[in-house]
Amino acid sequence: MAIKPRDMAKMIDHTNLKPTATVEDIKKLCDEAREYEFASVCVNPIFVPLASKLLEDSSVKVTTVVGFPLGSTTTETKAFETRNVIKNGAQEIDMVMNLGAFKSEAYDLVKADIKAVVDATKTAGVTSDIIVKVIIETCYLDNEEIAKACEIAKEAGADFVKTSTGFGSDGAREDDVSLMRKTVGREVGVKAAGGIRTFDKALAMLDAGANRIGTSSGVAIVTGETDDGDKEY
Ligand SMILES: O=C[C@H](O)COP(=O)(O)O
Repeated sequence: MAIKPRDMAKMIDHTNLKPTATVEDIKKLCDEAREYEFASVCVNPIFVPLASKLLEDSSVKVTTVVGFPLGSTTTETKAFETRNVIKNGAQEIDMVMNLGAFKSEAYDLVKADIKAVVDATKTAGVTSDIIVKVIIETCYLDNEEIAKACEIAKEAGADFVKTSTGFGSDGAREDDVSLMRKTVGREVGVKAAGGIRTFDKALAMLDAGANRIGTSSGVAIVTGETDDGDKEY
């Protein structure tokens, strides 16, 4: 049976990670998430307490980001940030891989960095399972590197691999999503994010193997409209 725009809401992280996002913007994001029943809202760490309070009696989860958007903070910082956002109510963590270490072929370090975040979710003092997604920023990787990054994330215990931050030189591409799915198999999720503005593009990502969509155009997607967004791609 063909998926309809409204049915896609439960697979969408309704996102506002803009550096200039205001309290009013986040309240609006949370209202929309309730109305359309998105999987989660994805907000910067400073807004986790607010989003968590606004959504406490709803099915919408709170996703936030760690080491965002460059992935270049230290492992200790990422681990602290993870515990801190969970204390504030985050239920899903989208962390950025250490891209500099990856490009230096320091794969043990990359894996330890991810594992530290996974471990931090288990020592944050909450009993519920916290989802960890690893953003590998595909626009900076060739196919071999995409597959390698996905293998490392899976070995480190990540729940999802995610294409993009939305702040790199390009966003989600179908062929990358397809390679990511092929690499991680069915036990690990694949989140496509960055530049997904229409229902058709979101559908193409699901067809390529994604099972979660990150987008700042969630309302346009589930209402079948087009949002031009504010990005070059
Ligand atoms: O993590 C999600 C991305 O920031 C969303 O990117 P977007 O603003 O291009 O939809």
